[in-house]
Amino acid sequence: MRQVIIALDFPTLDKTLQFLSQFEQKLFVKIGMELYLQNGPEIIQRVKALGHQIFLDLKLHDIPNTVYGACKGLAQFKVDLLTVHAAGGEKMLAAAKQGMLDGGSPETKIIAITQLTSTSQEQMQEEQGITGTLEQSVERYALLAKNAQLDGVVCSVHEAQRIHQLCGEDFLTVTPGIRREGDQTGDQQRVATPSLAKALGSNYIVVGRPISQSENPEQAYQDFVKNFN
Ligand SMILES: O=C(O)c1cc(=O)[nH]c(=O)n1[C@@H]1O[C@H](COP(=O)(O)O)[C@@H](O)[C@H]1O
Repeated sequence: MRQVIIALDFPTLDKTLQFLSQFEQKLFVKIGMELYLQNGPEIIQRVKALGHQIFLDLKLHDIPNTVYGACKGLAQFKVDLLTVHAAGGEKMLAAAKQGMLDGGSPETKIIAITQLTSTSQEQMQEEQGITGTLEQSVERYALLAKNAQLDGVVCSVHEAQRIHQLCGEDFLTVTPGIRREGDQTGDQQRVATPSLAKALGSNYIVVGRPISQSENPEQAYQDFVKNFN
């Protein structure tokens, strides 16, 4: 299964609706911190009502009991994907899953963030004090997520193949940091093209600025779809 997810990194509901109005088809969209924290849960309902699939990217990271409660509450929105940070540990990851189940949304897939695509190996070693390679750290986090019965991970395209080998083909890889040749990378460190994402077995690519900042977002979106599918 392969799908392009568009990151709705906008500050307001108005800007979001204006952006979405340029598309005729139903999309898979990501509501992240910028949009959710300024507009609250209503934003989920408004975007969902338009028929789009929702990836709620809140990157939860707290003690297991708190994450359990958050996920139990978020279950009411029946989103398709939700993120939590693998760095919270296996107990926290399992608590997230349990919260979602107890809240009544077994269909919501919980995905663990491994190493952000804006992190380089050098930065990881120096700032997080993690020795070993970036790939090893991502693999370790993926195994934690797998052991906690989560549905997959967020990683860069460069780690997707290895994660499927380790955790199985059904274990989802959601990969941001996607750029076409010539696109600006911005703050992303571990980038890849949509064609490489396809070749390395990524399940979902997450694309923000190359679509949202484009003069013709619909055409840019089609470009990503064509090269990934
Ligand atoms: O969880 C995410 O979606 C995420 C994880 C990660 O490691 N890297 C990453 O870029 N993202 C998100 O993916 C999107 C990428 O946006 P662009 O860099 O504009 O394409 C942003 O909304 C990020 O929040």
